Amino acid sequence: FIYRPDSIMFDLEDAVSLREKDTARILVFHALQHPMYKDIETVVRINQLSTPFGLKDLEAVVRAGVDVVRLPKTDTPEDIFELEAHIERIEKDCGREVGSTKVMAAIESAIGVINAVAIARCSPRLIGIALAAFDYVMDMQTERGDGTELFYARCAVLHAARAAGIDAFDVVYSDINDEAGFLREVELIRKMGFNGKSLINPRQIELLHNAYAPTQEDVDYARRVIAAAEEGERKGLGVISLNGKMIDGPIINHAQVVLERASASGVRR
Ligand SMILES: CC(C)(COP(=O)(O)OP(=O)(O)OC[C@H]1O[C@@H](n2cnc3c(N)ncnc32)[C@H](O)[C@@H]1OP(=O)(O)O)[C@@H](O)C(=O)NCCC(=O)NCCSC(=O)C[C@@](O)(CC(=O)O)C(=O)O
Ligand SMILES: [Mg+2]
Repeated sequence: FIYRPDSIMFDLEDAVSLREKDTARILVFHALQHPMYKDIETVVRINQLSTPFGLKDLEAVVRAGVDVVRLPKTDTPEDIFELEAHIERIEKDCGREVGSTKVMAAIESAIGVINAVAIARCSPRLIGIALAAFDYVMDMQTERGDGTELFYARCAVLHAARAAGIDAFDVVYSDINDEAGFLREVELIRKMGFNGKSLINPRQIELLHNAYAPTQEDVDYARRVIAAAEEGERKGLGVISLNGKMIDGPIINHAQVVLERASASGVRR
């Protein structure tokens, strides 16, 4: 909370050793019900349903009121169909509003990337899809590097999310001491259009928020665009010019997004 994350993700999958799976699930079950987490979005990465832990995780976290279930290693829409059938049953069973538990699919394989559009569009519960790099590069028989290895997957996941009207989240950056490398990666994914990134350490939160915040220059320009658009509206003009640049619908929409981002996260330092 001190670090002001957008949401908090509890991991029951690969960050938890096999011996600790039950203990971790019980801890998360209780944590989710603590008043401390009432005003922040909670996400739990459960184990795959094909493991002995996945269904137990799901039973616990849906009953405890989690906002979003993150399904790791999502390869096909059928993985999501299976998940949502269980979620609906559990919601009914525990008196939660049906549909209130949202889902995020993590794509971690070549087949997941190939199926990204079908996955992203397969359920109204999906709020976003996330690329998970470490399992993906293993599947692709390569390794994490400068991002070349993720080029196709990032483009595919991003287009799938946009086609489905949901959010796209980029990979975790594992070297928490490499601030410059993290910021280089954030700059790339921000320019590509990702909504954000999965983070593994509190030190990365402020860096990410700052990089996504618009600059003062962007905000000033967006205000001038909105003012010019309002003036054009009063004069009944469809297209207007601001310092020789054409201003029309998409430019005005972009200016509104910049101002919304500035009011949500301030101005870049
Ligand atoms: C990396 C490190 C060990 C470094 O530890 P260090 O101790 O050196 O860190 P420090 O900075 O010194 O900690 C300063 C203070 O912050 C506290 N603190 C640290 N981390 C915190 C945190 N996450 N949440 C809250 N608090 C935290 C710490 O307790 C301390 O508190 P205090 O003592 O009070 O000062 C640690 O961060 C960590 O374990 N991170 C989570 C790792 C994780 O989640 N892995 C699973 C997801 S990836 C994956 O599975 C791959 C994937 O599946 C991805 C996909 O699916 O996307 C794929 O395939 O690619
Ligand atoms: Mg993984």
